[in-house]
Amino acid sequence: MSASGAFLEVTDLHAGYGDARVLHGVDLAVGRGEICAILGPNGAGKTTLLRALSGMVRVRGGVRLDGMDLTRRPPDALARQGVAHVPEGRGTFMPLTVEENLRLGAFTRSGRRRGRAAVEADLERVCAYFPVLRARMRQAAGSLSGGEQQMLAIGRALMLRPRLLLLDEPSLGLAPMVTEELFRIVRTINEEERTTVVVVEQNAHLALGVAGQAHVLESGRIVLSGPAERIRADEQVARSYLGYRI
Ligand SMILES: Nc1ncnc2c1ncn2[C@@H]1O[C@H](COP(=O)(O)OP(=O)(O)OP(=O)(O)O)[C@@H](O)[C@H]1O
Repeated sequence: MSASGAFLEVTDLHAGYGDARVLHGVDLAVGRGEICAILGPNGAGKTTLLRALSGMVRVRGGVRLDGMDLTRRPPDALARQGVAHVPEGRGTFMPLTVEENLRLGAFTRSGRRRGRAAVEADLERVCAYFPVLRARMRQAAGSLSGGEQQMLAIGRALMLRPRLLLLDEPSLGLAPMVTEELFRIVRTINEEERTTVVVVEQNAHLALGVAGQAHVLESGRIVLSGPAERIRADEQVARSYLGYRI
């Protein structure tokens, strides 16, 4: 546990690509078992923030998970600490079957593959959340619908038994009914497994509907933070992200 009591604690985080600076001193505290939504306009740095948390971009500043300093650790080391990142565009292996994709996620925190019985139990666990995947086990991932591919991507992340699940735009390109179902399942996973979730989402209605806390990122800086209901009631957020005036 960090000094602030947060499970995930980000302090004065700077990140970018080469000379292009994108994050300019982000502070973030996420409680254990909480769902945290990151909102913000295009290009604000939301994806970069998730990449920084999963070790995919170089950072300056501090990242602590459950009190452990994870700053500048590579992605595999972060995955071993239970950080699972579902990127925008999903990152599934299209020619592989659903089952092969899921099995690829089944590594232990020590980096070894889990025992056979444990992997089977995890496949069952994932299929209980996403029954459609059970029916598609032998199909190539590339033959799935967009919603099914997103479920597969989240399912593969769950095979890691993550402590921190990072979701980048899970609703991208999906029909409203499918995204509602997805967010309902994410909430169930969060409740049943106490997985801490950080979700970047353009659909602010959905994200604020499941999140406990929310943060608005603009030009690489957090400009507004608070309980999701309070963020939803903020006039500027309503106008910019929810499509109505208060
Ligand atoms: N791989 C990269 N190399 C160089 N610049 C990048 C790279 N990825 C993103 N950027 C730049 O970093 C800035 C922030 O991008 P980022 O994708 O983090 O924003 P975002 O808030 O997630 O935007 P969106 O909602 O459009 O996905 C943008 O100016 C973008 O052009």
